[in-house]
Amino acid sequence: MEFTKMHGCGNDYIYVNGFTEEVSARKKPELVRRLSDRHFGIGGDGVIFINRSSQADFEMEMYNADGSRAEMCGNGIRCVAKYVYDKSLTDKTSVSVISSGQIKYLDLIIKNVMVKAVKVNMGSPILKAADIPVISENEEVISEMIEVEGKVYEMTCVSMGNPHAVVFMEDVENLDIEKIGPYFENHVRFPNRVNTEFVKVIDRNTVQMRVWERGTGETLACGTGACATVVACILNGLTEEEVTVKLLGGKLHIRWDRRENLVYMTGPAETVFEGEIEI
Ligand SMILES: N[C@H](CCC[C@H](N)C(=O)O)C(=O)O
Repeated sequence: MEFTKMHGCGNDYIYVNGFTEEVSARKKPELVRRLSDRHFGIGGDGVIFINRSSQADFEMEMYNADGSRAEMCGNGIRCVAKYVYDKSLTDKTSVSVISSGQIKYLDLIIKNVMVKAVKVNMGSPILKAADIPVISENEEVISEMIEVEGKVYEMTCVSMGNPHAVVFMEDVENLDIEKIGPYFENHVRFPNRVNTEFVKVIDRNTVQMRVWERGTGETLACGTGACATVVACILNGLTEEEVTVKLLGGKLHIRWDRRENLVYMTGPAETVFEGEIEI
């Protein structure tokens, strides 16, 4: 099987061309676990298959490193756009990509005939998703307390298609995320598990964020997590509508247009290497 290793802000996935590579759905979770392993496989935060779609230009089928599916992936979708353009699967500079039934629209930023960065319309945040039943702006309940391992944290839950718990704190640098992350991920509050963002507000246009991803663990960046974080910051009156999110692997620029109620994410997409692996 041929593959391409790509990343957005260090959030790295293995990309597989579903037009040419055939893998049965039944075998995918096990294959994903094997390929994602950083010692026994290629290594990555998960695997993304790029497929044909009748509703959008392309379909993105995303898997976490543990073989579970995710509905959406912000860093991944930018890399999908780079993949299809750089490999001439399209010559359009605006493309649509569907993932778990949700279509996103992407504008490619091109330099020397290659995609350098991508601006994505990530759609509207969902403040009352089925698995995140708490917040409602109208009812002004935007944050809630959660007890994790005997400590109480303040969090705001936002879905960007996939679920996020945004936890505000002063010291994200020294946080023992390997220890606390799994407790949030598997908390009874989240029957479908959750992605958790630990956030420090630096100023009205800048925040620092670390993430513990559902199904993968700590990653260097999370695009949907950065979007959810900015929505949570704005709802809590902590930032303006345009925010730079500083992550371990780089920066993402997020804007929540309140009038349109749409979240825009702009960030890099990079190819690292390509290869072939026996499956
Ligand atoms: N890293 C991804 C999100 C993966 C989310 C996944 N871990 C989930 O189970 O929802 C991003 O850039 O948006």
